[in-house]
Amino acid sequence: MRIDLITIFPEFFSVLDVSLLGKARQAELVQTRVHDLRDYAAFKADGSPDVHRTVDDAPFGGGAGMVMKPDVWGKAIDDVLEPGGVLVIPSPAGTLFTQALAADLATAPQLVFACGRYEGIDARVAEHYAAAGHRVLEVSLGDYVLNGGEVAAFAMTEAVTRLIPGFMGNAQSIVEESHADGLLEYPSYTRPATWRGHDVPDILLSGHHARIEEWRHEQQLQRTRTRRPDLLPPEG
Ligand SMILES: NC(=O)c1ccno1
Repeated sequence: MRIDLITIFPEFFSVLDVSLLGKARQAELVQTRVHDLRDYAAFKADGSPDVHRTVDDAPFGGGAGMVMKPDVWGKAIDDVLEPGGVLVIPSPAGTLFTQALAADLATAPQLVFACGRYEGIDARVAEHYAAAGHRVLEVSLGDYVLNGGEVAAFAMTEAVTRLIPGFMGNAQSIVEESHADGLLEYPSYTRPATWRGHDVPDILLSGHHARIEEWRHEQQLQRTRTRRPDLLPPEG
């Protein structure tokens, strides 16, 4: 898989070299490239040089803040997005990012993350590439607003790449984790068996694997009911 990240803060993604993703990149499972949006702002729409490499402008219709320019984004995305690639635009106005979507995106040949800042990217950019036949997703991590798309793009990159076959050393760990089966994962324990007066549940010391699996599933259901009832199927 190829992952391209377009941003006005390319240094933000230097963390990709130290995260788990670094190993995958070395293993050639994932190729990542970071692009500075300002490299595509050297000339104005009329072709004259733009020494300030401007990437934003005032919003039509008024309102606070600035909007990122479609012509600059168009040059950058034209240069990066390949046939079959998915354009992902992190946005608080997007559809919710889920483990299911992460698994879906893990099968794509390329992801291009367009990391907006200010009040976001001119809406015609998403419209243009969707009309050109590309899969375009505006995606949110949750119901809160970040200062830009970079944090969300990094989180999605990690959630997606760890699902690529061969990325995680122990493939079983992916199967048993939260949201893999639609439920929150069960609580985990390790040595010592007693810690500050707190004991590990006896069932986990029993060696009875069938009962342990049963207990773990019940813990998943109990946690999901308590913490995320929205994940449970409707009654009936
Ligand atoms: N909630 C989000 O994913 C987001 C992305 C950019 N700003 O907020």
